[in-house]
Amino acid sequence: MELTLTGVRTRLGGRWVVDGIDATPPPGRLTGLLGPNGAGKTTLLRLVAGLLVPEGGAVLVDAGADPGAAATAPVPVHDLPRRARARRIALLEQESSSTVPLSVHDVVALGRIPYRTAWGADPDPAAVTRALEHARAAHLADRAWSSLSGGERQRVHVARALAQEPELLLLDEPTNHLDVSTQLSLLAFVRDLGTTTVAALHDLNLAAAFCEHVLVLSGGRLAAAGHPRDVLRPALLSEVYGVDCDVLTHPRTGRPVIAFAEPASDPAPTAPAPPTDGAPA
Ligand SMILES: Nc1ncnc2c1ncn2[C@@H]1O[C@H](COP(=O)(O)OP(=O)(O)OP(=O)(O)O)[C@@H](O)[C@H]1O
Repeated sequence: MELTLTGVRTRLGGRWVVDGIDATPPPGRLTGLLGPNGAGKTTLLRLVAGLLVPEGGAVLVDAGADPGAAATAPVPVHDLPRRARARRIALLEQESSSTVPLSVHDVVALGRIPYRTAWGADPDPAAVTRALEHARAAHLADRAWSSLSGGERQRVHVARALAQEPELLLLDEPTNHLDVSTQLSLLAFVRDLGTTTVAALHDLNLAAAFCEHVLVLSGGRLAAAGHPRDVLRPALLSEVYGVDCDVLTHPRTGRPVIAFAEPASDPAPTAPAPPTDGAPA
């Protein structure tokens, strides 16, 4: 899906938390949405998903192959008919603590709702199994959702988004709770999907390793955008995150690897006074 953000801004609680974002994530590729806590990543993902309507600017997507669409020019995402939007865009939000009495298979099948016929049938029921396999969650299919661990739930959330078979995949911290092997396989899988994907990530090394493009937010504004190799430089990371780091080159992939330095420590505590009661020191 073609996605363009022009001057997108919105307020929450009377404050501009997304403030004039211009961006064009490359179609069919994985874009990392980076930035410190509170930078506006989740809010921007909700704007791109059409769940929030921007107060200024626009989130534009191509009109799609919908035969009912008269125009071929890009359209504001929130103007897409609800069902078309649900088929074309999937948003994986940060983990919810829901305790719904559903099986894992049923939770993933929720992603198929936009495709169901008037009689409630899914024209491609195998999509659920495929999505569970891709998210490495097939072995959980018959488990009760409420009995899963944090990492297992995250895999099932990912499977639900994949079952939607969207043209635009929006992932809010998709690697949360996942072990390192599952983090790597998930991002490799998403990168190779060929679907336009925007993923909010806190792990800068994962972003550096897997993203084709990164958008770095700071205080609701776009601090930098481009290929990780061009963007994830020590000066930018110091400015945005306040960290001291070196950026090395991965010996096998040529991708950036960020090596963080310890923050400057407080003055060393004064040494304890020597014992005065004759006890051995
Ligand atoms: N409903 C709300 N009302 C008021 N302020 C809000 C609301 N939701 C979010 N905010 C504020 O908007 C700012 C951006 O929040 P957002 O969740 O988009 O940041 P984020 O980059 O996703 O953060 P994190 O990395 O911590 O998840 C924060 O300062 C947050 O406190």
